[in-house]
Amino acid sequence: MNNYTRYSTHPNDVKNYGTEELREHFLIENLFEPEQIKLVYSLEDRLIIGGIQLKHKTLILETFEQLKSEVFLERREIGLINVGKWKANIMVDSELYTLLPKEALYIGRGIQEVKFLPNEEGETKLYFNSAPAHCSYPTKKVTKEDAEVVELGSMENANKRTIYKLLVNSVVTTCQLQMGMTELHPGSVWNTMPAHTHDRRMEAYFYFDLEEGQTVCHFMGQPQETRHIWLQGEQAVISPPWSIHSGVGTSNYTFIWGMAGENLDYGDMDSIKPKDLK
Ligand SMILES: O=C(O)C(=O)C[C@H](O)C(=O)CO
Ligand SMILES: [Zn+2]
Repeated sequence: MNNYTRYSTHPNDVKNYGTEELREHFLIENLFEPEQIKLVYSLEDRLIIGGIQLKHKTLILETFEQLKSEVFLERREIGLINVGKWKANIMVDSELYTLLPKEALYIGRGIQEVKFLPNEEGETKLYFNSAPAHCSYPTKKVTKEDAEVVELGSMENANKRTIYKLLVNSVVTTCQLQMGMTELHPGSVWNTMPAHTHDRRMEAYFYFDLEEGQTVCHFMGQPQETRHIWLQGEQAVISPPWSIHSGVGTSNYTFIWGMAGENLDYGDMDSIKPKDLK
């Protein structure tokens, strides 16, 4: 396992960040490495953001120094989404779960061992978020059919997209983790526009399904003091609670959003009119 810490930031400091500092504090460039579990421990609501890639080896989700725990899920819950092209086999204690591409798995606090097993189809790639948990809820697999689905935007505004609320409180019981996936329709490039903030929750975005050679520009910052970060497919970005999180691609793409914090209310957002952004 490979892990790094990211500290939380003050909006007044972030105003003075140049490109390099913005990327250093918020962008997560290399989440995937063959036969490895990589993760970033963010001090924004202590969300862990990680990637798992394997083809031949069995990988175990192990605890690490910062957690000071016997096992990874001693005081945590985790949500995993298959972002690869093939199925993913996950052993949760002694129960085997198989996720097809874009399916999700919630695993609650107290599980002793989570193992990722190679499969005959091809390489496994999973993205995950993990948050501190105050109690234990059952493990649950969630497919796109099980999700709460919301259609947003229009072709005219280049923001037509389908939101799959996968690991949210209407679908699965969690302590604070909420995760889902948004697919931009062909020809649409803007996500989360009109933009919003939610001071009660931080958020992390993971962009994928981006055609070779295309790119995404992610917008962050306070609504009247925005900044941007250019990123490639399979990269993630941390959004503090005070920040907008929106993006525009040079083509359509899919992204995973994950949140942790004060409440489980997806609709609790302070919306910002596009004309008020600065
Ligand atoms: O495209 C969107 O709009 C989103 O997917 C928004 C995220 O779900 C979000 O920011 C939730 O707070
Ligand atoms: Zn949001």
